[in-house]
Amino acid sequence: MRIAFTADHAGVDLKDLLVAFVREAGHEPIDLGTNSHDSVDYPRFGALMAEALADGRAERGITVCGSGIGVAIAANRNPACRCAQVAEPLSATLARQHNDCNAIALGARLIGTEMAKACVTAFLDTDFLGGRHTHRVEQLANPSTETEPA
Ligand SMILES: O=C(CO)[C@H](O)[C@H](O)[C@H](O)COP(=O)(O)O
Repeated sequence: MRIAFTADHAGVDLKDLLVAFVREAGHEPIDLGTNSHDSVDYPRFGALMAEALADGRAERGITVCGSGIGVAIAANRNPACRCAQVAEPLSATLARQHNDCNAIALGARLIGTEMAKACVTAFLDTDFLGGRHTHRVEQLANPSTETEPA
């Protein structure tokens, strides 16, 4: 799977570790930076990850900042991106099963390395369940759409 990675300065070390982790697992990471500890602004890097999903360069995205919050907000401004900020693997699993998320955001200052790897594995290895979740996910693109309760 082609996976776009981005991070700000707070997330760069975890991002680099996860790039190696997914490559080892047989995926194709696409590292869109940042690549140093020099301070940068997270909105650009959340957006860069989402753009890679929107234009088809990547099938999934993983973005990292200090908390995972700023990059998630930035990424979700792109309608092609459904990004969940996760801190443990069950949330990553549910983000796939129920929300068909194509991206996750991680907080490098809050999460340990092994927990981050477990989140990534759950995110990459879990399929969308479809069914009743399908029209709900479709409504995310147009929340005002009226539907029958399900
Ligand atoms: O976007 C964030 C918070 O929502 C991230 O945690 C950033 O990495 C953080 O704000 C960066 O903080 P710094 O003090 O400039 O390193």
